[in-house]
Amino acid sequence: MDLKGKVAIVTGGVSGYGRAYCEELLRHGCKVSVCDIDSDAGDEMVHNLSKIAKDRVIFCPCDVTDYPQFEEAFQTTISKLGGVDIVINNASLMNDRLWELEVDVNLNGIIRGLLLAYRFMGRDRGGCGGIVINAGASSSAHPMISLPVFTATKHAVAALTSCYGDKLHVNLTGVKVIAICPAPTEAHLAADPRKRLLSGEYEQAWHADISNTMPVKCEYVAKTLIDLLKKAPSGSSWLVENGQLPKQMSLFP
Ligand SMILES: NC(=O)C1=CN([C@@H]2O[C@H](COP(=O)(O)OP(=O)(O)OC[C@H]3O[C@@H](n4cnc5c(N)ncnc54)[C@H](O)[C@@H]3O)[C@@H](O)[C@H]2O)C=CC1
Ligand SMILES: CC/C=C\C[C@H](O)[C@H](O)/C=C/C=C/C=C\C=C\C(=O)C/C=C\CCC(=O)O
Repeated sequence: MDLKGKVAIVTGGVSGYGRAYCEELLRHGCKVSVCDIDSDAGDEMVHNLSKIAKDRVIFCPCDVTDYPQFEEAFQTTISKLGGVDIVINNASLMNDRLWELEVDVNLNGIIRGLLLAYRFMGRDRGGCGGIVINAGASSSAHPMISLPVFTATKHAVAALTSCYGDKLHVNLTGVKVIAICPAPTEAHLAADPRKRLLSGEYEQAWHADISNTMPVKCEYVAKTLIDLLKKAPSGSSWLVENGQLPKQMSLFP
């Protein structure tokens, strides 16, 4: 896919990987709709980015657990940026103490984003097709014993990607579906796990889960996103580790 002039929606676009994705997509000539629950930070980010990407970046308030608001973000993007070609379903929560919300953001939020992508981009619905990238994690394939619900959501994202990425759906809709599954950042490895684990008994398991895990830099993952957009086959999930070529995950051997 030639990225110049393409319109991308990035959920959870205000910080971390999402922010790096927005900046990298702008560098490659895309128009970007930054969609996030944090409106103050979103407005400030877009104000700053507008200085270098005038008329190519907007902010849309968007809680991925709220279907009508998510739908409005698509409609605003289309009316202000002229269409939508790429959806990066990136917003996520890692907190098994809030497990119902975690499932609603990490899995249902991605399903909402996919269904909206089909509605606005699907060739069977009068659209032009496009690409959806879903946010998995290294834990999509390597279980984190200390975070069973988080791991389940990320595993489900890879399974969803594999099914919706199949040629049955791609032939119908013209929408490719791919998952990006990064290793953790330094900040996440260093953060206090106690607020995220369902039991204090799991703390040792957390340290075992992350032992020998090398942190990855947001900028590196963002560059890999561009490669995946250009080359990855639909239905594939890719483990991204720092400085290494992405490795295709085998979910259903
Ligand atoms: N940071 C890490 O170590 C890793 C992150 N990932 C995945 O990468 C993606 C991004 O992670 P990070 O950059 O760490 O996130 P982050 O915590 O830096 O940013 C998450 C963003 O999502 C937004 N957000 C939260 N709930 C939302 C909702 N309901 N609707 C819309 N936006 C919402 C937040 O306001 C924030 O801007 C996630 O899917 C995460 O699981 C995967 C592996 C490792
Ligand atoms: C190369 C990797 C191989 C193995 C890795 C380990 O086995 C295991 O998978 C370790 C995973 C560690 C993951 C750590 C952090 C993940 C963080 C996120 O996905 C962040 C999620 C949401 C962001 C919002 C929030 O902080 O709640």
